[in-house]
Amino acid sequence: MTDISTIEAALDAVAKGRFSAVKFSEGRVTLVLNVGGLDVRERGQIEIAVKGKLLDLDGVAKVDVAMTAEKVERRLIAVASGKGGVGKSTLSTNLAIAMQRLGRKVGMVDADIYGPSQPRLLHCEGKRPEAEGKQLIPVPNDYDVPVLSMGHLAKPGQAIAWRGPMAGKALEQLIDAHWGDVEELIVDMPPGTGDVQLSMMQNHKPVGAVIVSTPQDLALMDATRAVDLFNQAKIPIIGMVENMAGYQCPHCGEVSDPFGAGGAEAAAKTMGMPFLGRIPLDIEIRKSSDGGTPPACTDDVHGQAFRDVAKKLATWLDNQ
Ligand SMILES: Nc1ncnc2c1ncn2[C@@H]1O[C@H](COP(=O)(O)OP(=O)(O)OP(=O)(O)O)[C@@H](O)[C@H]1O
Repeated sequence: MTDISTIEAALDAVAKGRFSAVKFSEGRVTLVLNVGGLDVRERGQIEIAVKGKLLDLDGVAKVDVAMTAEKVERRLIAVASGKGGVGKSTLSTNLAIAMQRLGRKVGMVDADIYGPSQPRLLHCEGKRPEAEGKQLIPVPNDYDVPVLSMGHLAKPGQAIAWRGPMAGKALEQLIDAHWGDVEELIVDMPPGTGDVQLSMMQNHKPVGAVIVSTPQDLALMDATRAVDLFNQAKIPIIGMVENMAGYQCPHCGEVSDPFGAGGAEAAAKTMGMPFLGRIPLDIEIRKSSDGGTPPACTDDVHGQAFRDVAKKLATWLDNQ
């Protein structure tokens, strides 16, 4: 004979941990289903599964499901540099994957709308995001780091030549998307310190910024400008990462420093901000990241370098 415990056992099979307030009377089951973090399609699927399972039970003729969704508190972390080409996107991808591997719910916004690279780095090029009403649904990938990028909306190879306000609007769409249960959103910022960057900061108030620089003086001067911009917008700097430091010759093993060494650490010290770590210049980092298999998904030495930075970022976030 069907009773509440049979019904709850059936619900465990299709909606474990998501149902509450189950009642059963005169052939009618009512329950509350927590659909927080699920998109419209997944909500539909779980509702169908629940109804199908319960209507199979003896004596159940009707099932009423009330759906609720708890609001997820989401924090934005900006990854920025003063100039292009210093490895901001590479760091963003690897940081996001390393954070995900630390057990965090991480998403990625490719705010570099003029030169999007996240679809390639996260190996989901050519996929188009679906929409739920006016909201975009982030694109899933093998790394469990849902992502939205203009690269998913523009045609492959199409040049994106927008003026400021349009670019700003596009960025809004990416950030205000249906992020589900994502709690931490890494924002791969466009290079430079212009209007798009400033209005993004004012509208969305990232909790903090990670600044990436190569060790040479010129890049560091640009990094200082990026730091100024965040200071103006009163967004805390989480710290500085030195990228492309120390090149190890694959033949003789000798380490050389094509862009200098320790510059970013010294600059961080001068500016009174934490130093988050150093990523070596290594062709394997370029090959694997650009090939859509970023080193952060491995435990090798490069993966470890990104993981160390991710741990410091996670500690900073946990102490807020
Ligand atoms: N540590 C590294 N070792 C070797 N190659 C690297 C390293 N970091 C980044 N690269 C390579 O340098 C190139 C530029 O990196 P990336 O696109 O991440 O820079 P960026 O600062 O985001 O540039 P942009 O602002 O133009 O988008 C890429 O081909 C990337 O693979």
